[in-house]
Formats: sequence, C-alpha cells, structure tokens
Amino acid sequence: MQDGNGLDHLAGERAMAQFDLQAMKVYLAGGQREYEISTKMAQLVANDPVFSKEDRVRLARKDLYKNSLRKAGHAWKTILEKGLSEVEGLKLRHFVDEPTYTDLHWGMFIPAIKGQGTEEQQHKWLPLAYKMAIIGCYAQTELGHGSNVQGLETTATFDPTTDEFIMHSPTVTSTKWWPGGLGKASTHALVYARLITDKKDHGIHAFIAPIRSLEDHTPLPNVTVGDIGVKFGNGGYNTMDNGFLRFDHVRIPRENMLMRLATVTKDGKYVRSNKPRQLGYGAMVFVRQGIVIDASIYLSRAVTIAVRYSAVRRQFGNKDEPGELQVIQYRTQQSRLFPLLATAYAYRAVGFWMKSLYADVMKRLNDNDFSTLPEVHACTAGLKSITTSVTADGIEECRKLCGGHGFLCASGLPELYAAYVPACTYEGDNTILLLQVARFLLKTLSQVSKVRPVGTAAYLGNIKQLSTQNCKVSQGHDWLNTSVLLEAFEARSARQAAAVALRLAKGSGSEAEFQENTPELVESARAHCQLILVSKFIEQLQTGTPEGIRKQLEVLCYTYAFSQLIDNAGDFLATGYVTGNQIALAKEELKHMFDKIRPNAVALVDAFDHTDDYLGSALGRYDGDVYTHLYKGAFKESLNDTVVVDGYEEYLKPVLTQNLWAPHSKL
Ligand SMILES: CCCCCCCC/C=C\CCCCCCCCCCCCC/C=C/C(=O)SCCNC(=O)CCNC(=O)[C@H](O)C(C)(C)COP(=O)(O)OP(=O)(O)OC[C@H]1O[C@@H](n2cnc3c(N)ncnc32)[C@H](O)[C@@H]1OP(=O)(O)O
Ligand SMILES: Cc1cc2nc3c(=O)[nH]c(=O)nc-3n(C[C@H](O)[C@H](O)[C@H](O)COP(=O)(O)OP(=O)(O)OC[C@H]3O[C@@H](n4cnc5c(N)ncnc54)[C@H](O)[C@@H]3O)c2cc1C
Repeated sequence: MQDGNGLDHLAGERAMAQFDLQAMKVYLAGGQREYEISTKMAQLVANDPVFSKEDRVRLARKDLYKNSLRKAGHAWKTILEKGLSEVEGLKLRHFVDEPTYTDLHWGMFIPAIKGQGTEEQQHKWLPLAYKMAIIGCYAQTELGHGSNVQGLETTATFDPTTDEFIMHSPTVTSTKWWPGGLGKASTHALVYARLITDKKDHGIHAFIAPIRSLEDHTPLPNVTVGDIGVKFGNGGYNTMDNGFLRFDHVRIPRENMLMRLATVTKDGKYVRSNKPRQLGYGAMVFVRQGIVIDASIYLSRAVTIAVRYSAVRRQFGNKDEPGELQVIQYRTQQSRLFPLLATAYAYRAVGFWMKSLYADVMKRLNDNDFSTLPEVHACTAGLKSITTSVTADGIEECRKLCGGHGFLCASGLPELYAAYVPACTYEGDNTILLLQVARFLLKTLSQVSKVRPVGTAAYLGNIKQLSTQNCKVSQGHDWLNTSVLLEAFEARSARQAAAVALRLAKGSGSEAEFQENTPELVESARAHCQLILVSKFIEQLQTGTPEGIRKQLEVLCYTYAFSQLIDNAGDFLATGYVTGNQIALAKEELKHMFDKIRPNAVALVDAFDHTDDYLGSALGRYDGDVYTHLYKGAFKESLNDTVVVDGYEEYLKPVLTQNLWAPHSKL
C-alpha cells in the first residue's frame, strides 16, 4: 500500500536539523555510559516477545494482570541470568514500561527499610528483599486518610507479655487502601500505624508485617487482603494490584517495628532518637525526586508522538505554496507544541540536578547534618507537584494536537495519560505538596532578618531589592539575557510570597485565616517552583554543555522561560514588576524562538531516543508511516475478527428485518 506522506516528510525534516543529534542523545541520557546502557536495554526489551505491549489496552483485567506478573517474573529472571547491574535493571524496568509490584518493592519498601531500619534490621530484611525472597509494599494510605498521615488509624499496640505488637484495623476507614503491589503480589507490607504502648499513643511509626504465606501465598490468619478494583483507562495503571488490607489483632514480633528513629524496649519503654521524625517520610522524598525525571520522560514521549505526527499530517494550504501544509507549520500548533517540547528538556535538566540534591542530602543525613532537609523537602514536594501536573496536562494537550487520531488507543496517548495521571495524586496530592512549599516559604521569610536563606531560597535574602526594583526591558532582545529573566522570576516569586506573608502577619495567626489565604499560598509556591525550574535549566546550560548542542539548548531554555512568563502573565503583572508592554515584547521573542525550533523539531524529539516499541504509537513512528499503520492496526481490532459481527443474529438482524417500530411510527 502506498503512503503519500510519511516517509519523505520525516527524512526531509531530519535533513534540516542544525545540531549534533548524537551529542544531544548522550546529553539527554545523562552521559555516554547511561546512553549505551539505555540503548542496550531498549533493544533487549524490544526483541523479547514476553515484553510485548501489543494488545495491552484490549486485555481484560485478569489477563492484563497475569501478563504483568509474567513480565515482571521474566524481567527478574533476565536480570539474574544476564547478571545485569542495578542501573541496567532499572533501565530494563523502564523499557518494560508498565507499573507493577516490583516498583513498590524496589522503589519504596527497600528505601524505607534503609532509611528507618536499624543496622541490625537492615541486615535481617534487606538480603531477603534484594533477592526477592520476600515481596514488599508500602502500606501507608487508608480508606479514610491519605494526605493526613498523622490521621491514620491502624494501631500497633505493644504487648510486653509476649514481646509482640498487635496490629489492628479498628474501623472501616482504617483499612489500608491503595498500596501498589499489596492487592495480590506482596508477602510483606511496610505498615504505617499508630504505636501504642501502655495505653499511650505515640503517633505514626513503621512496621514490617508479613501478610501472605511464603509457602502457598495465602493470606496469613486474621489478615484480609485483596485488590481494590479497576482504575481509570484501559491498560494504564491497571497492571498494578493496588490493594486493601485489614488486620484483626495480628501479632508481629517487636523487632518488626523499624527502630532507627524510635525504639520500644522489651519492657515497653518508648525511646525517641534525636533524629527528626520527618526522616520517617524519607521514602516519599526519594520517590518524589525521581518523579521529576520521570515527568520529563513521559512528557517527551507524548511530545515525540505529537511532533512527528504534526510533521506528517497535512491540512489545508495557502496560495503561496503548492500542496497542503504540514500542521506543524501552523503558528497555533507551534505555540501549543513547542513549549511542551522545551518543558520536557527543562525537566530533564532539573531532574539531573535533583539527583545531585538528593545525593547531597543523603550524605549529610549520614553525617547527622539535618540542616538542608526542609529545603530538600520543599524542592522535592514542589517540583513533584508542578512537573506531574504539567506533564499530565501536556500529554492530554498532545492528544488534542493529534486531532481525531490522537483519540485512538493506536496513538499510544490515551494509555500514556491513564498510566501517568495518578502521579498528580500519589506520593502526595499536588495541592497538599504546594501547601508544604508555601509553609516553607513563610517560615523562611519570617526568619529572613536572622537566618540567611540558602539554596533555592537564597533569592529571598534579596527581598528588599526584589520588591523595589522593576524590570528594565525596553526592547525585545533585552529579554535575551538569562540574568534579566532570572530576576523577573525571582521578583515575581518574592513579591507573591511577601504579599501573602504580610497579609497573614497582619492577622491573628488563626488557622481560619491561613485557610482563607491558601489559594494565594499555592500560587506563591507555584511561582517559587517555576523559578527553580527556570534557574536550574539555565544553570545546567552554563555548566559545560557540549558545543554542538548548546545553541539548541539555549533556544529551548528561552522558549521554556518565555512561555512560563507569558502563561503566568497575570501574576507577573499583578506584582507590578513587569508591564504589559514588556510581556508583549516577550511574546514576540517567543515567536522568534519557535522559528528557531521549527527546522529542528523532529530531530529534537529524535534526541529523546524513544524506540518505536517503547512509544507504542502509530502516529509517533520513527519512519512517519502513519496512515499505513493506522489502517493495518484496525484489522487487529477484535470486532473485526469476523466480517459479520457477533450479535448480528440476535440483535441487528431483528432490527433490520422485522421492522419492529414501523407500526407505531408516524414517519
Ligand atoms: C517490570 C518488572 C521489572 C522487574 C525489575 C526488578 C528489578 C529492577 C529494579 C528496580 C525496578 C524498580 C525501580 C523503582 C522505581 C521507583 C518508582 C517508584 C514508583 C512509585 C509509585 C508510586 C506509588 C505511590 C505511592 C504512594 O502514594 S505512598 C503514599 C504517599 N503519601 C503521601 O505522600 C502523603 C502526603 N502527606 C504528607 O506527606 C504529610 O502528611 C504532610 C502533608 C507533609 C503533612 O505531614 P505532617 O506530619 O502532618 O506534617 P506537618 O505538621 O505539616 O509538617 C511537619 C514538619 O515536617 C516537614 N515535612 C513534611 N514532610 C516532610 C518530608 N517528606 N521530609 C522532610 N520534612 C517534611 C514539614 O515541612 C514540617 O516542617 P516544619 O515543622 O519545619 O514546618
Ligand atoms: C495509583 C495510585 C497509587 C498509590 N499507591 C500508593 C502506595 O503504594 N502506598 C500508599 O500508601 N498510598 C498509595 N496511594 C495513595 C496516595 O498516596 C494518596 O491517594 C494521596 O496521598 C492523596 O491522598 P488522599 O487520597 O487522601 O487525597 P485527599 O487528601 O482526600 O484529597 C482529596 C482532595 O482534598 C484536597 N485536600 C485535602 N486536604 C487538604 C488541605 N489540608 N488543604 C487543601 N486541600 C486539601 C486535595 O487537594 C484533593 O483535592 C496511591 C494512590 C494512587 C492513585
């Protein structure tokens, strides 16, 4: 079958690129070694039929889940047989590309034991977990409480007569609800419960509770456990067994309480360590930092599909050019698509920085230096919130950018969205997390005269200057200066934070007043996070990006910053730092950036190096042969298994032949 569009268009697109594609691929992978591992693992997964993603959206839940178990088991076997390193294993998981119980085992159960277990406890549990002789999940959220961790109701009551904790779910709302891997796969749960000794409630602590037999996988006595049900979308997050769990006075040994932060002695004495209790939230900080780079990956997948398709798709034309125009030529398409492309690059840069931030705080914590913990918490919480919200919306925007075909599962976009959108809720609801950032900003501002803010909050030390000086841009190209841009984001954020802080300071300090101001607090937290994103993208650019890609990265960086400035023009204007005319000048500069991106757009998404197997999209294929594959794909639809549809005899034929409604019809 002939395809009149695809192949030629993408070849022509690629020929226009003005940068070193290979260098960009290596940059985006995080280095040469990472690039090589990534390429090797992508091929390994694509060439192994067990990992096929074909038909995922058509499978019934039971089959989907069983297939996911098969893939996870096969992945683990492959890792062991090939002796893959941890980095290779992680990449393999990445390309298998479906949420499954191993994510929670490796991503939360193990990190929580590392962070909260004593050395002795780590020696006991980690070897079992590393060889997957036990499978663990992270059972924090309950039916009644998720965000409010202090409100959890599950109890762990110490019984000194037997040296055990009695795990109990006293109410319906205390049922553990949501933990991934809990529903069907886990043998153990890391349970967050209220510790009670001698009738005294010491608040939330972590316990390792065996929940299924290691012999036959049946639930242990007095444990009720299962899957919570089908979730949003076909495929998507339904490969995961999010579960429920109830305990009816289940006894576990005293040693199963993770005791690095607090201890219960044999005689029932509760002893707190001098470490901050927030270390109990460490597993969440770990996952939140990783979510930023994941956001870049998910967004880059959607953008790859939308950019390639926009270069293939033609609609209308104009009298100046022969034939129809590629839809990527339309300014409106560019103004919706290119900022998302730039955002995917921005999140990659910031994700790299987050890794180093996390490594730094872990080193400090090991040396009992807790000084940067509040800032790291604010960064991870805030950036998790912003990047997941923007990415989820961005995937949906890319679907719309692909017109009608974007709505087909064959585009890969509906499933991508369904798999991604819960990221706005898990690991902390995005609004709750922004409120955490706002509290951090308020605290920083309240101490600014005594304690000089550091790290991402350092600019608040210049609050006086940022509150009084206004933007000096008078011509479009004045904006092409990273210091000018940075100052604009700093001034806007500082002014928004100061305004709400001042309003609160003038009040009585009541919780009601705080609540009244939460919309402004959330806006100021968002402004602070947008500043971090812009500043870290700029910082990455300035620290040794290879010559062959620097110019393109600069263009993407300006595109990102200008689009943020324009999307939030209301806030910038309201602070009084910029004028309407300055915003208009930035708009013009943004259009110039679009012109610079346009010839490079396809190569810029090629640089993400997503294989066709990983993208799983007829629209985003590397060869651009969209229409042939959409057409061929229709023949895989189960409704087309027979030429005459099942149900014809019972339901269609009577309608067609008996003329059931005719006697009553007035037509
Ligand atoms: C395919 C097969 C492959 C097989 C291959 C196998 C091998 C391969 C190898 C590996 C593969 C796997 C790799 C894994 C990848 C990893 C991916 C992981 C996937 C994740 C999937 C996600 C699943 C989802 C999980 C969850 O959702 S878990 C539950 C999350 N819950 C929340 O986030 C709850 C949100 N609520 C809170 O965080 C808190 O309750 C609160 C809102 C912060 C309020 O807490 P509270 O105690 O009431 O505090 P406050 O009084 O407000 O604040 C006190 C104080 O503490 C500070 N604070 C708060 N939080 C923190 C923190 N986290 N850190 C530090 N500090 C914190 C806060 O600022 C206050 O400070 P001040 O007192 O100074 O003001
Ligand atoms: C796919 C998925 C996987 C998950 N995996 C796990 C897991 O493995 N382990 C685990 O323990 N949990 C898991 N969770 C649970 C998840 O962490 C919680 O759902 C999340 O923390 C949000 O809590 P919530 O459901 O209680 O939302 P709620 O807090 O009830 O939020 C409902 C609404 O109320 C608003 N709201 C709540 N409190 C406030 C406030 N103080 N101020 C302003 N607005 C407020 C929120 O912004 C939101 O709009 C998972 C959830 C999902 C969807």
